Amino acid sequence: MTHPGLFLTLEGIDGAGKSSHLDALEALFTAEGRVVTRTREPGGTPLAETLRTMILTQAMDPLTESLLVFAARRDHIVQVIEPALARGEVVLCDRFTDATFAYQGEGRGFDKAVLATLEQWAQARGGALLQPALTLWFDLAPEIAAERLAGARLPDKFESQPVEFFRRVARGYAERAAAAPRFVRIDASRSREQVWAQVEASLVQRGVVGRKRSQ
Ligand SMILES: Nc1ncnc2c1ncn2[C@@H]1O[C@H](COP(=O)(O)OP(=O)(O)OP(=O)(O)O)[C@@H](O)[C@H]1O
Ligand SMILES: Cc1cn([C@H]2C[C@H](O)[C@@H](COP(=O)(O)O)O2)c(=O)[nH]c1=O
Repeated sequence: MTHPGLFLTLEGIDGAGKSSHLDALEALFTAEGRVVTRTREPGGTPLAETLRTMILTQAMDPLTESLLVFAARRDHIVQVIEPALARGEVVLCDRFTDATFAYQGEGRGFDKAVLATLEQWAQARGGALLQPALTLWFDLAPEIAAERLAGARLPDKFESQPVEFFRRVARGYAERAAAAPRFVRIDASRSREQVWAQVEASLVQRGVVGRKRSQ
């Protein structure tokens, strides 16, 4: 049986806990017989991973940062995302354009109209715009995220930002979520098990995976 492709993204501030559920998400779709392409942004292709290293390690002005993020995204879309969707696969992507509006738009205070123009250029798909079908937004207070990240790993350029930066990023996500029905808010303050239960339930509720046997 063939399926239409499904583009699913995970979003949230650094340390919100989204990557902790990627293995289980992949396993959930695989168990349903779906082929999963698991990827991330910035990154997902050799060129985009090179750009990722620059974006995450070098100081730059917000326009330069935005241009590099969208350059990486364009390559990722052309090389990985579009072909996988055309093959009917599930594309499981750790961050996408919502992160740009949250981090560069709200976090850096960069002009969202310019971001929207870059989005049109990078994500044009026929007459429409390539967008995720579903976005799992892991919502967590910046103070808790910072506590979780402390000691977990060496902070990168973004993770080293003050908590006020992440308050703006979180506000950016909340604004995006309020404007797009594809967003599902996950209360990421709960235990890993409780967070996973919300993720699984939301996928069942949206009809992207079958009902759980225990229900
Ligand atoms: N529900 C949870 N409760 C407590 N700690 C958690 C929970 N989920 C994840 N963590 C821990 O919090 C830290 C950040 O988790 P994770 O790497 O999944 O976040 P992330 O959203 O992917 O972050 P980033 O975007 O910065 O990579 C890890 O040390 C992880 O083990
Ligand atoms: C896609 C995207 C990402 N970022 C930032 C957000 C994170 O701090 C890093 C990626 O690190 P992760 O551990 O893989 O989450 O990049 C951004 O600023 N703008 C974007 O568009």
